[in-house]
Amino acid sequence: MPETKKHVAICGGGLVGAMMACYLAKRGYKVDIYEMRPDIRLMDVVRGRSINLALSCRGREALKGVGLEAEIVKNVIPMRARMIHDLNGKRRPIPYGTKDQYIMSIDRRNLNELLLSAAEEYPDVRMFFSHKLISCDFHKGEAEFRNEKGDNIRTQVDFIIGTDGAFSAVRQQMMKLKLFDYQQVYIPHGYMELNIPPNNNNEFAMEANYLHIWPRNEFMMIALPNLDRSFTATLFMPFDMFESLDTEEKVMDFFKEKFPDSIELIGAEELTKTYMSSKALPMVSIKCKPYHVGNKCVILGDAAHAIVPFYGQGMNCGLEDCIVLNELLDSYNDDLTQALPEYTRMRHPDATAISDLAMYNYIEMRSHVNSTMFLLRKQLDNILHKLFPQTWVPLYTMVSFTRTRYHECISHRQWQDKIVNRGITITTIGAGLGVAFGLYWLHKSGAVNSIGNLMKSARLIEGLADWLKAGKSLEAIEATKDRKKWRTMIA
Ligand SMILES: Cc1cc2nc3c(=O)[nH]c(=O)nc-3n(C[C@H](O)[C@H](O)[C@H](O)COP(=O)(O)OP(=O)(O)OC[C@H]3O[C@@H](n4cnc5c(N)ncnc54)[C@H](O)[C@@H]3O)c2cc1C
Ligand SMILES: COc1ccc2c(c1)CN(c1nc(C(=O)N(C)c3cc(Cl)c(F)cc3C(=O)O)c(Cl)s1)C2
Repeated sequence: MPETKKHVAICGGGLVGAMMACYLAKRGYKVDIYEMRPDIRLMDVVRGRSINLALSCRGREALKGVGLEAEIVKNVIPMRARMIHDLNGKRRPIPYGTKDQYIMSIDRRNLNELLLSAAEEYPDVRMFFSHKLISCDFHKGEAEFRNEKGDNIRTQVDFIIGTDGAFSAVRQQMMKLKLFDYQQVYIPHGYMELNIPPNNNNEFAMEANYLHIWPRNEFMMIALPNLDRSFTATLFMPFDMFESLDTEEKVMDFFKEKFPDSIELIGAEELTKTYMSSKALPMVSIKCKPYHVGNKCVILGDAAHAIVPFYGQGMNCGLEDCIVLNELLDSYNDDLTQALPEYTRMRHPDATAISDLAMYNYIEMRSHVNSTMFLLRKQLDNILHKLFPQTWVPLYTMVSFTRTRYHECISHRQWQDKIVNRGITITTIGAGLGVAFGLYWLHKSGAVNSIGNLMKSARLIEGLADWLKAGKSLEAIEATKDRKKWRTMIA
């Protein structure tokens, strides 16, 4: 007797919901997608969050898993390097890696539409737009929706999947259950999108295949290219700074001081008009556990782990959630009683890791340490990766160019940090002894006869020590070529 097809209700037809629908339809499930908004494929304008996104390895692998990668990569723009815009207008590229290591700028709406249409191709997929989930009974497998007419629609299914985003209604229902952990943090920064149109020859106004970044410590702007040869720039700033720029003149003065090269790119009039008519949007970091309820419900994507965008991984992580769940359904032969708890056990440490990494990047980028330095350190990473390709894999390379589990990316980086810190410690002690000996010798030889001279010498030596530190840590790494030796060293 052929097993009856499992019937699933997917609440939320965004990027992750539409993707999961493809995976489950491919497995032969009956899939009903309930989406709160109208069908975005029929709408003129779709308001929402970022217009374009950085798609990297994890998201790309998810697309590959349902045969959509080739279709998608026709509609992306490769970004092979960051382009750092200094205050003085100087620009410098920092490559992401080798020539075949690039991330991709993709239009959010285009991706969502393509995923919805791909899901719709499957015979057992039904889509209900303008249906907002209002409640669900996990134990009965029942879900209740309100449609555009205000009617309540109920359905009963084998299990419910919540892919309804950061403010998930499915997660809201889960929060009523005991032993459900939840935390959310709104960061004090907001974001606002600005458009950089094509130039007068209808060409890209800046180098196209780059993720453009204006790092300014407490705030920053980044810009990703679009297929229409425009860029979508996203300004990240504390809300109180956004609010303090409350006249066109203040906006213009601010940009003249902080992002002078962007004024001509955006257009002075467009800049002030857009700024004064837009509101900075919030960014929230949400963690929760478990992601499942028995064998009746599981949440994926932002519904399970909304993260700040400072690693460009939220969507990539959510799409990878689909791969992980699909692989578990394979492993447990579609037995949800085993697959769903295992999904929480496997995925929670990784989602927490990328959430913490993104938050760390946010803090690092805006910290007192010049955010340009934060980005230039990637250059050191690239050099070390060239020298020791198997052993020194930069953190952002593991995150954005491999499917290394997020939590393993962190443990690998901690191992690298130990190496460098150990190298720096040895250098510092050596330099300290050298300085002491040097000063003693200078004193004996009568070369240092006043504090001023002493300070001058100290500053000179400090600079030398810094240089040594950098050099020595490279040397420390050079000296212990392979990992085994490194491991002994830090054991
Ligand atoms: C400024 C910014 C920049 C970003 N940049 C990147 C990037 O470069 N790379 C990257 O990987 N990620 C990025 N992200 C993160 C990315 O946008 C999210 O991680 C991703 O959209 C999550 O997809 P999702 O399907 O889980 O949720 P969503 O995209 O939020 O989709 C949820 C869907 O559920 C629907 N819904 C909500 N409530 C209900 C309900 N009650 N009933 C029915 N339907 C409902 C919504 O209408 C929506 O269609 C960025 C985010 C921001 C804010
Ligand atoms: C549409 O809105 C947004 C908003 C933020 C981002 C993106 C799209 C895409 N983002 C990516 N970040 C990385 C990364 O690994 N790191 C460490 C970086 C982190 C920051 Cl904050 C940064 F500015 C550059 C890099 C960098 O390395 O280029 C990628 Cl790789 S892609 C951030």
